[in-house]
Amino acid sequence: MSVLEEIIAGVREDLDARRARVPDAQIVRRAEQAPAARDALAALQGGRDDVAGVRVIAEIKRSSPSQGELAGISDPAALAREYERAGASVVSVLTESRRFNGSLEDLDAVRAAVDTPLLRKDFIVEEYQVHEARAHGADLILLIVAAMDDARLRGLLHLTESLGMHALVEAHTPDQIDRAVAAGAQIIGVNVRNLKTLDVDPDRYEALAAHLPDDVVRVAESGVQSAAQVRQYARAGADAVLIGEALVRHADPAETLRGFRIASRRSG
Ligand SMILES: O=P(O)(O)OC[C@@H](O)[C@@H](O)c1c[nH]c2ccccc12
Repeated sequence: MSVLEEIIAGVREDLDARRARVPDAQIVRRAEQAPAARDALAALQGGRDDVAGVRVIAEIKRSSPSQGELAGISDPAALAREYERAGASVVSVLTESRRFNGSLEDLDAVRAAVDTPLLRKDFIVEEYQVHEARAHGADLILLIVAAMDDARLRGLLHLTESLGMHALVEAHTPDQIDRAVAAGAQIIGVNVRNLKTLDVDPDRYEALAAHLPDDVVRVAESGVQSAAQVRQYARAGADAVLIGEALVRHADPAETLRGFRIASRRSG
């Protein structure tokens, strides 16, 4: 089994347990009754600008399968407020518990704390999780092309949009980008980390950028360790950059985020 398959097996077990507590009909109702979703697509569109630099999706992540524990993050709401003040366009909240030590409670706490659009970062493979994301205040969800077939990708994307949310559709190869486009993705993330092996190759964004159509929002995901890397992604045409580890590991995540954005200004 690849790392991705192992993670998804655990995610499905945890999902079954939640589903036994909150049945399908109830989660559908909660999603319908939630306040309207914020427009994450609009928040990410437009690429870097002269003054503020590239758009950033700032991630709240305690642990990862490749690094183990990254940061304690006892107060995810406080970290989200810092990200918001530092100009994050979207805040990403890991909700997977086994490998990333996140939860839907984290998403609830962050939702109550900020107005910025929120990404539910998880391994979403069932419709239930899409309703659940909306019920807990998400505006954007992650759909990983490598985790599903085309019919499921289309179905989950359609459901996401019918609930007023958008999907960040994650690809790692030219073939996966083609599948994302064919499914109707409006926001495509190139993850430079291979989820089957966890290897990271930041040059991969630039190598695949030419394969991304002009009319989608382009997101470079993973592997940012420095301002220079953010600049490289922005110069290769990324509208937004998704950053986790480098922010949460830093003593002052907000200052780090501001520095990264300034370094990626068009004039820089
Ligand atoms: O911490 P990094 O290297 O800045 O990476 C952030 C983000 O891209 C990464 O957390 C991620 C990208 N795709 C995922 C899918 C599932 C879990 C996590 C991820």
